[in-house]
Amino acid sequence: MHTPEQLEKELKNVDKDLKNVEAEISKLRTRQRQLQEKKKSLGNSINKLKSDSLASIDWTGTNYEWSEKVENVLNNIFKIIAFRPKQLSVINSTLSNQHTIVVMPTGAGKSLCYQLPALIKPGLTIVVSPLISLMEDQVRSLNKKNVSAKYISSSSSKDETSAALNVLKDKATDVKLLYVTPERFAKSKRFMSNLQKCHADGRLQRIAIDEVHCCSQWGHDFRPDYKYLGILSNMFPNVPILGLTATATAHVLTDVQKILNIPGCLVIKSTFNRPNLFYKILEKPTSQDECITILEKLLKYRYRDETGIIYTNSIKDTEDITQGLRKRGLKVECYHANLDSEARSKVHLKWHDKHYQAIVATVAFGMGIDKADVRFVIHYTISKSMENYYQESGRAGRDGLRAECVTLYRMQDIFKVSTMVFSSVGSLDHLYGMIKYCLNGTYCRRQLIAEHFDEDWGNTDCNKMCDVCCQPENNLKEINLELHCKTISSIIENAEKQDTKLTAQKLIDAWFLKGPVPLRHKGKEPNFSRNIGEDVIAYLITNNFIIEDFHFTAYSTISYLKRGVNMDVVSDPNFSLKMPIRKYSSFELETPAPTELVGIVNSETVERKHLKKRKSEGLKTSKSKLTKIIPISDDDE
Ligand SMILES: Nc1ncnc2c1ncn2[C@@H]1O[C@H](COP(=O)(O)OP(=O)(O)OP(=O)(O)O)[C@@H](O)[C@H]1O
Repeated sequence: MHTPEQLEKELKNVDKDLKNVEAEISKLRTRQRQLQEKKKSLGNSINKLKSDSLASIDWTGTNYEWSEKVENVLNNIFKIIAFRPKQLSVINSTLSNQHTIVVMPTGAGKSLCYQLPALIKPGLTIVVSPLISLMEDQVRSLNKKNVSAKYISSSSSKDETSAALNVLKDKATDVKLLYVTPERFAKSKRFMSNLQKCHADGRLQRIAIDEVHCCSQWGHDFRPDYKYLGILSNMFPNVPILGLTATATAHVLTDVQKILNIPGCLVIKSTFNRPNLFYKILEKPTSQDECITILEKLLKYRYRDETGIIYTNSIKDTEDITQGLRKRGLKVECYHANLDSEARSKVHLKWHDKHYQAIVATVAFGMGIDKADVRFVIHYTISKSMENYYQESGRAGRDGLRAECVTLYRMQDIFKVSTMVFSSVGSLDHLYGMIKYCLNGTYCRRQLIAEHFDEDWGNTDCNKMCDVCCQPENNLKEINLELHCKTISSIIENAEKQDTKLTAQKLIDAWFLKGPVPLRHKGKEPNFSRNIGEDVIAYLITNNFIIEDFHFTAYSTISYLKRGVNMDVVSDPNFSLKMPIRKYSSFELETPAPTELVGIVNSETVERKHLKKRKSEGLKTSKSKLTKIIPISDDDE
């Protein structure tokens, strides 16, 4: 028999052993985590090397067995005389049965990359597309070219769906492209079994996946149904997958390859530089009326007789701005998710035919806009990320002619957007990327966009086509923020002591010695304007000196400001922080926008003159007749 003391002693020893085991487990866990990370990183490196090795092959050859036919179909069916950058590479790679991801900016001509190969070999190309209107447009336009194509969508009738599904089984069909939405793969057993039949008959030629970034949660437009597409590469191993997107961040591209089960596949990326787009930030006034005056001047004078889009972030704003502009005699119409699809198509069509000068829209007006001569895209409210901004502004100037992308910015709009998006992962970082672009007055805007897309464009790629690059001289001024940071930090701490929450407005009031006396800071007012003060607050938010803290009320969400982690370093004697003051070249609201593209690909300028002449002669400028290539970039090929 043991005494209680002996058992106590033994228990202590067991406890000690357990602690040692736990320490060992913890060590092993750490080691496991490190090995897992290393495994992931090695896997990524292997895939990157595979991708790089495939990308180093020259895919632009014209000696493939299909090359002659490709040229023929391009000229005679698509009525195009030459490829745009990277199109031929994509066509050759997919016809060589390579799984390929294509990254091209909006309007660069991705559709041709799967439409043309579909006509080269026997069999059927499946095109996965997220938007019914996009499928309808493409099928209509292919049918006009005498190319047999069909689509299956939730709005198709039973007979139409049956006829389209039969295409998969019918060996004698002349249909070359079948468009489907991604949920078809997830939800229709009949579709999947017919697709397997098509494959078994050796007729499944290729699967093209448009807007392929929708697979990834890291992308800006995640759609759960896209995840089902991961089964395709295993189910149809010898069928090339061709994913297409305008989203180029490395993270999203790796994720997409993983989800589609094609890691290390060929990635063909064309440059994202849109040399014909002029980028501009405009100071946004505080009152809606003043903002509408700016829009009025732009539409009446700068963009007289031209068509464009005005983006904002709420349905109410689209309606208010539309009303405001109409009262001032402008022909505009609003577009948002609350309109039924018939009303939306009507607005779209009337705008397309220039009955409306501008559509005032939320982002519901997005994918599927195929109007080449959009001369301006105005952001009345900032986009929720650079990615979104690039897509939205990129709807301008798809014809290669000069077009302008103007963003109205003021600090208050940060909170309009942040309170809408804050609950989704990473959304604030994305938004702050957009704010940094708006606060920038130092770097070429193209360089900022290039960095976002992991590209490197030289300074000369801008050709003074942004408000920063066309400043006459570089008279950069900076503000030292060390003392201001301390003041702002103490205002926030003081408010916390008084149990008061500070919105950005209240914080600026207290800093500029306005508002309730107990919140005001005790020193002097800053020796710069309130507008610059707003920039400072935005700058501190985007650099983690201040963080947003969201609170719900019955009707809305409010963003209050708190000290961020970086505020802890402000008491360090070596702390230094400078903010450049932004100042842009003048931008005439009441003078017509320039039309010439100085220093950019001459053929485009010629094209513009040609178009102007056609217009003045009263000729209709039909897009299908524009067979001359209008380069999106001066890339290779
Ligand atoms: N090589 C070419 N030469 C002239 N026009 C072309 C060429 N390739 C495509 N196009 C035209 O360019 C326009 C835009 O092409 P497309 O709709 O395929 O762009 P996209 O890259 O799919 O854009 P989005 O991302 O907005 O869908 C279309 O009108 C198309 O006919």
